[in-house]
Amino acid sequence: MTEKPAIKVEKLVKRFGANTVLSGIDLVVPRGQVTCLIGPSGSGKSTLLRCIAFLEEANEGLIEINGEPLGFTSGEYGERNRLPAAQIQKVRSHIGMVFQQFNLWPHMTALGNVAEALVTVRGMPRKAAEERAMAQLSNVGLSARAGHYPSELSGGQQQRVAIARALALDPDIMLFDEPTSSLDPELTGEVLNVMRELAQSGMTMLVVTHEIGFAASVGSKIVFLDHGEKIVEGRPDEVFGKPRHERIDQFLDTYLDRGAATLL
Ligand SMILES: Nc1ncnc2c1ncn2[C@@H]1O[C@H](COP(=O)(O)OP(=O)(O)OP(=O)(O)O)[C@@H](O)[C@H]1O
Repeated sequence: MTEKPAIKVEKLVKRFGANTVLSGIDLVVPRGQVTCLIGPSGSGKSTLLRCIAFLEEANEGLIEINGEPLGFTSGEYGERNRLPAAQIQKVRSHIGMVFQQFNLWPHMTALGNVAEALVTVRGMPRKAAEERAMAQLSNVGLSARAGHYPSELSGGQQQRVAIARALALDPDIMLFDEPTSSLDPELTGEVLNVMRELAQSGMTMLVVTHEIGFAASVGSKIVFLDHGEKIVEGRPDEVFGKPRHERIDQFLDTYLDRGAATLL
């Protein structure tokens, strides 16, 4: 029997009022690999990620997480596939998410931020939570900063705390929504390095990014969205190599980043 993918999305439709933002997306995220979602601003990348994490509810289509179908309210799959909220919550607990804005609690130290998630979400006793939090901070190279507040940390360090916080909850899928967009180039590099190591450890990752160099070197699969549609999908060499899809060419002209210049 073939292994179920970590994430499977079929014919996903998301509308905001009259605006159809995702018009029937199919996506498979294989286990233990990095899938990168790229595309112009407003193409629907974040919305797709947020639908997969159930931060937004899609209008139609199907999402499966680890083979568990989480259905939607209308369309071909119908109401019958919709799971009760508690079960959705259970499936969601396998997913860790990191956002563009780090979303740390400002009144808590780095250690406090990571430990608090374990206490509130997992019900772990504070002492055990702090031990685990310390180990996670060490994994992202921040043990020396554990006692610092977010305002005392660089943006790159804050994002690494946010990654440690997500990883502390022991997810088997990590979603990243433009995790380096608000960082300058040097700090971007340190966050991408942490993500690269996570990828090497075999974590299943779905990453929305404008860092084409990262996508090309770490991604197993690149998915290019434009105007809410999947235009191209394939290995980095297929998507970025020549001859290239015309819309990829246009996109690269606009978004080509430092890493990409040497890679492509
Ligand atoms: N909560 C919302 N309400 C209404 N429209 C929304 C909402 N969220 C997103 N949109 C619209 O959906 C479209 C896709 O937005 P989305 O953020 O998914 O794009 P994106 O590809 O991630 O863009 P970027 O690279 O700029 O982050 C945009 O037109 C946006 O204005």
